[in-house]
Amino acid sequence: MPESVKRSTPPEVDRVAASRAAVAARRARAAVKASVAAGERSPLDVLRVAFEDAESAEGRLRVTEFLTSIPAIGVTKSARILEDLEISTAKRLGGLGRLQRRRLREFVAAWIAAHGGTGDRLVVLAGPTAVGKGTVASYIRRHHPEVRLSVSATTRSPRPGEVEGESYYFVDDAEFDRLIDSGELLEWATVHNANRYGTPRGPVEAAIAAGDSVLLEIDIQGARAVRRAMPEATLVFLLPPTWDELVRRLVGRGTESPAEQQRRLETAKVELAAVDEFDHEVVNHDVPEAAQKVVDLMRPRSGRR
Ligand SMILES: Nc1ncnc2c1ncn2[C@@H]1O[C@H](COP(=O)(O)OP(=O)(O)OP(=O)(O)O)[C@@H](O)[C@H]1O
Ligand SMILES: Nc1nc2c(ncn2[C@@H]2O[C@H](COP(=O)(O)O)[C@@H](O)[C@H]2O)c(=O)[nH]1
Repeated sequence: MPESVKRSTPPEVDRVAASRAAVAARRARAAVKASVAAGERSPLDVLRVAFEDAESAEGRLRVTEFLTSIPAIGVTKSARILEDLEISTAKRLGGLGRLQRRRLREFVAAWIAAHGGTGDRLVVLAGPTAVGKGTVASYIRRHHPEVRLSVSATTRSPRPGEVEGESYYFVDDAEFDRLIDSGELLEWATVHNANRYGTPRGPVEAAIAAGDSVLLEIDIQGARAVRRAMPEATLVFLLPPTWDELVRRLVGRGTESPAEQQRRLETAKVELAAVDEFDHEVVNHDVPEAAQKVVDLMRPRSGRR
C-alpha cells in the first residue's frame, strides 16, 4: 500500500474515494450529453436507460442537462419546456415520478418527430389480444397506401383467406431459426405461448432509408424489442374502450377456444399495465377514427414530407 494512503486517516481516504467517484460520475454524465448532442445517441434511448436504472449515468443526469444536450434546445427553452411539463429543473431523470416520465417521454418523442428523426417514420402498433390491432392495420392498408405495412414471418399455419407474402410469410421452424441466426429479423417473439412471429429487418430499413413511413403491427414483447433496436421508433398502445368491450371482442371473434380466451385475458391484464412504456395511447372506439390517429402520428407536424 503506498505511504500516502497508509498515513491517511479513514475519513480522508473516504473523501478521496468520494471525490474520485464524483469525477467519474461527472465524466460519465458528460459523455451521455455529448453523445446526444452529436446525434450518436437518441434522447429516447437515454430516457429508457434512465428510467430503468436511476443510479446509471443517464439516471443521474439532471433534466435540464438532458434537455439542453438535444440540438436546438437551449437553457431558456429547456426552462419553458420543464415549466409546461411541471417538472422542477433540479430533478434528475432517475428521480422523476411516473406521470413526469410519461410527459417527458411524450414531449421528446414529439420533438424528434417534428425535427426530422425516424420517430414519425417507424411506428409500432401494439396492444393486448383482440383490441383490434389487426383490424386497424388492415384499415390503414386499404385507406392509406402511402403507409407501408411490414409483413411478418410466422411459424403458424395460414388461416382461410390469408395470402403468403401479404398477410404473413409462412415459414417452418427450421426457416425461422435460420432467420434469427442470420440476423434477418429486427425483432421476434413467441406469441401467446404458441407460434413465433418476427419482423423482417431488410424491408423496414429500406423503407426508412427511402423516406417512407412503416407501420409494424406486433405484440408488446416485440414493441419492447423494437425500442431497444431503434429507440427513435414511435410506440403506440392501442387500448380497448373498456375491459368488458375487450372481452366482448375476443369472444365475439370466435377464433379461440374458451380455455385459450381465458389464457389470453390473463395475459391481457398484465399487458395493459405496459401502457406507460409507450409514447402514445389510442383508444379503439371506432376503427376509422383509431386508424386516423395512428396515421397522424406518422406525419411530420411541419409539413416536411
Ligand atoms: N373499433 C371496433 N369496434 C368494434 N369491434 C372491433 C373494433 N376493432 C376491432 N373489432 C373487432 O374485435 C375483434 C378483434 O380484432 P382483431 O382481430 O383486429 O384484434 P387483434 O388486436 O389483432 O387481436 P390478436 O392480437 O389476438 O391477433 C375482431 O372481431 C374485430 O372485428
Ligand atoms: N412480436 C411480434 N408479434 C407479431 C408479429 N406479427 C404479428 N404479431 C402479433 O402476433 C399476434 C397474433 O397474430 P395472429 O395473426 O396470429 O392473430 C398479434 O398480437 C400480432 O400483433 C411480429 O412480427 N412480431
